[in-house]
Amino acid sequence: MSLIVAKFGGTSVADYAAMSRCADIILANPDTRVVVVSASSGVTNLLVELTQEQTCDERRMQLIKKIAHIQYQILDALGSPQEVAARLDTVLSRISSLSEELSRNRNKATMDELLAQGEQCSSALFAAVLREKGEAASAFDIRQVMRTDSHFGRAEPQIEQVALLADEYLAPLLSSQRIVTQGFIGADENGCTTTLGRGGSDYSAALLAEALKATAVEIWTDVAGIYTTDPRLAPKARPIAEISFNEAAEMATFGAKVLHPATILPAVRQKIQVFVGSSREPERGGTWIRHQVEDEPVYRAVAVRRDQTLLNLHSLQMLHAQGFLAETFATLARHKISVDLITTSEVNVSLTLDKTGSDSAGNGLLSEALLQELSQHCRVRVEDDLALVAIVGNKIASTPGVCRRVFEVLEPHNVRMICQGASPHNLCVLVSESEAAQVVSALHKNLFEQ
Ligand SMILES: Nc1ncnc2c1ncn2[C@@H]1O[C@H](COP(=O)(O)OP(=O)(O)O)[C@@H](O)[C@H]1O
Ligand SMILES: N[C@@H](CC(=O)OP(=O)(O)O)C(=O)O
Repeated sequence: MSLIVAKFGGTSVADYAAMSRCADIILANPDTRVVVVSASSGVTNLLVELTQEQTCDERRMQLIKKIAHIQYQILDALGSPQEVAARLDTVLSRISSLSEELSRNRNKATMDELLAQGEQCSSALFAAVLREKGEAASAFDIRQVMRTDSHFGRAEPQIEQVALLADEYLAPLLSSQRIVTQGFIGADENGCTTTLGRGGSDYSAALLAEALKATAVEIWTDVAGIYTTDPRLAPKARPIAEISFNEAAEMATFGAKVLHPATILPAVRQKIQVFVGSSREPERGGTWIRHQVEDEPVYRAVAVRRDQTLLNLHSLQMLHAQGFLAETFATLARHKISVDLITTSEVNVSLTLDKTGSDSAGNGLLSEALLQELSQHCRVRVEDDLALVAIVGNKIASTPGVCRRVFEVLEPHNVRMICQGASPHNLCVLVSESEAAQVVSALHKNLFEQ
């Protein structure tokens, strides 16, 4: 039996008109049984602000009002069905009490509980939009199924548990109705709400597809697929019809916001194909991400990831010695930091860390405790305001002329760090944040617009 899991991002569920368009996409395919939604556009940002320490009482009231306004507008357009209105009232008063609780006692568990409320609203409203169109549909609380560890703000799903719970609680519902559920959120073994990190709804959809052995995952967003670069940076960027799992994973990892980096993992594990398309213009088609593709060009796309931090570690102990890197990585691992790029010399190691990979509430990665620990065995220098630009493609490391072409374009810019060769699928350069847009546009012009 074919089963499709469709995910709709924030802009796709921003208001009633957007939700209604998405509902039509779902209704056009009887195999789309599971619908994963993000919070309505802007709501998670408002909730993040509510979790911040510096937010005063007056601002908290304003933020709650703004969230209520976005959600009640959708409810009004639906004709305010009683059960949905009651649900929304409950969620909004929960937002209010959780934010009050946080202002007295800041803790990560309450933050996640608060951040999860955006998806509670959108899923209840979206299920009602489907019902309004005459379809059997209900909202399902994914916390029954999406079991994670207790790393609040950036929880790790427990894949086997998720599969067992999906089989027990979710699968039996699918034959009689469409299920609308929340992306981004889960619960630990104690039932405490967790979040998977910003942008995590794509990952939720792929995890559910894996758990339910679905045939495909559809990611419906505000662009008609994955483009050769972010169309906001290069107006001549073109949609890519078909791309391999490897290339898509590199693109997501290196910042193509259209896909959360972890999304591809479950799809790769189970060879589930992923479609990315525009919920505003579904007729334009989109991108298929597949295990095998016909065309594997050297240059596929340019991605950019902002908010990079470079950590420079200097130690004379490194000279002709062993174990320095092991010690450094053990320290980073204890602080749950994953390193992206790395270059070394005799007495220096440079590592890039991704601040966009901070937790759902936007807490940074580089804690004082970590810096102090590292300082015990080396001199630490931190550089901020950097961006990672990645050329993604195939056989990059074994195709002559790639570097010449890329560095010709980069000539007027200061390249802070270069990484190439570990993967055949990318060549990365670290540049200053202020030059990133220019670098992307120049690379795109040279590699894709000639
Ligand atoms: N290579 C790319 N192809 C398409 N979109 C991209 C790419 N890189 C970045 N983007 C950006 O990703 C955005 C969609 O991601 P996002 O805003 O997270 O969507 P959603 O809210 O639907 O999850 C697009 O509007 C686009 O500007
Ligand atoms: N609402 C969450 C989860 C998410 O994935 O959103 P979106 O699909 O709009 O990127 C966030 O803003 O991070």
